[in-house]
Amino acid sequence: MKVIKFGGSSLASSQQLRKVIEIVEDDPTRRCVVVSAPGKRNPADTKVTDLLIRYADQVIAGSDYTNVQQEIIARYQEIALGFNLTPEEFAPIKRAILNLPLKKYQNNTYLMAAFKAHGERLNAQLIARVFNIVGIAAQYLDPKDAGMVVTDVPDDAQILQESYANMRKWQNNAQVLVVPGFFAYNANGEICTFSRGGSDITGAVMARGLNADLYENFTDVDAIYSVNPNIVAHPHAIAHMTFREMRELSYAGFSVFHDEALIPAIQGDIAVNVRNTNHPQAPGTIISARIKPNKDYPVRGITASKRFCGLYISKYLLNKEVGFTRKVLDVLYKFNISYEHMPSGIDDITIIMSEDNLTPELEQSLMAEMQTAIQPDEMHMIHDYAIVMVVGEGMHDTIGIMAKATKALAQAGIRLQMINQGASEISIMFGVAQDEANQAVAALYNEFFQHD
Ligand SMILES: Nc1ncnc2c1ncn2[C@@H]1O[C@H](COP(=O)(O)OP(=O)(O)O)[C@@H](O)[C@H]1O
Ligand SMILES: N[C@@H](CC(=O)OP(=O)(O)O)C(=O)O
Repeated sequence: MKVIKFGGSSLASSQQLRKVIEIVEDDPTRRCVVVSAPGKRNPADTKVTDLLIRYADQVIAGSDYTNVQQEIIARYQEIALGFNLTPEEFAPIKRAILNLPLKKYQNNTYLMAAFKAHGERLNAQLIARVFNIVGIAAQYLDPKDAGMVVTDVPDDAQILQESYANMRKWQNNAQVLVVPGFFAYNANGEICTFSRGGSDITGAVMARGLNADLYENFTDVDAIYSVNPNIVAHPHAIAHMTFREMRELSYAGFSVFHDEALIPAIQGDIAVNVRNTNHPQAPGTIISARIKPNKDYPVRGITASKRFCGLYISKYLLNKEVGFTRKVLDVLYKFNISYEHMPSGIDDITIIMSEDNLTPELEQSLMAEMQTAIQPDEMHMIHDYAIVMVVGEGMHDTIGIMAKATKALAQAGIRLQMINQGASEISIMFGVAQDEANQAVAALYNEFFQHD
């Protein structure tokens, strides 16, 4: 059996939902459908999740929220009307949107999570009803009834392992399951969402829990490309890639598939097939544990991420000071900050972390504490920082990749602030200025992919 997930772009309107119905009807082994909230109908449009965030912000601020409430209702109404739902059938969805501010929440973080989650929850309920209308035997399955339990972090939850055993009982369900993506419940039964884009995670969790043969992830591109198609026009499409390659690439910018969604797929050894709802005949990209190496393309993908900053610390004889790194990590631990990478030299070290971790106040306190703990000769935060990654399993066995990459970057006039090769030897990372990141990606793409 297959678990299939449809992203917001595939569910943005009744017209899009018709394509989804055809895809579900086309293959009887597609037994579990995970859905996102309605996404953008055009580039200028707003995702329902973002409307719900605005709605929650206005409720928290005590301001007038009637306009955004109506805008959200209208998004679902268009889909309902497209399939001739009666006003009585649509009433529970409308009521749920209107009643969101009346419910009790532990605090505003839980309120925000519950508002956001309703984008997927109401869409799944509506879609299950639409499936019934068009003749697909389907039922809505709430994450609570599915047995999905997550950590108590309302906006960045992680799945708890016990969920998988709970989910087994849905394996051979007579009806197609329609499951809302993006959220589940903590042990107290409160709604917690995954991080943004997290419906991909729900799809992977369901695929593992139901022991699926394949996880199909339907989006709005024909394949995963070797570079983000918004940076290089008509890039090389990837037919097949490994979990490790995709994890490195999605973590650093391939937003087409959530990096955390790969973990359940890896644990369950379930291949992922990324495909296009608007062009379902295209085979898409398969992500799996192992693939045959392709000597022509040792590099699988190139990406850049601008969501990082770097704390540069320099201290003479740092290499001889026992416990130096421990002190640095102790300070980060005290501020509850995780780091992403830590390239070091004999007298200096850069701690690369996510910008999302830091507010200006937090940064100031962190620097003050670091100053006291390690007494550096020099220390500063680099905000103008981007990471460019070159990723490929084939790089390990190919001589000269680094030389080619640095030559291409030098010819494009890119100044390198840092170079780091992952211990697994499947990725090389370059630190560059943010405004040079896209140019760096394009230069590397030309070097590694423009020879055919
Ligand atoms: N390497 C890549 N290959 C394909 N698409 C990419 C890549 N990097 C970024 N993207 C972007 O990811 C988008 C699809 O992801 P997303 O917007 O989250 O879709 P959905 O709404 O279906 O979940 C594409 O339209 C494309 O702009
Ligand atoms: N709707 C949520 C979760 C999600 O995964 O959406 P999408 O599949 O449209 O990226 C978000 O916007 O973050």
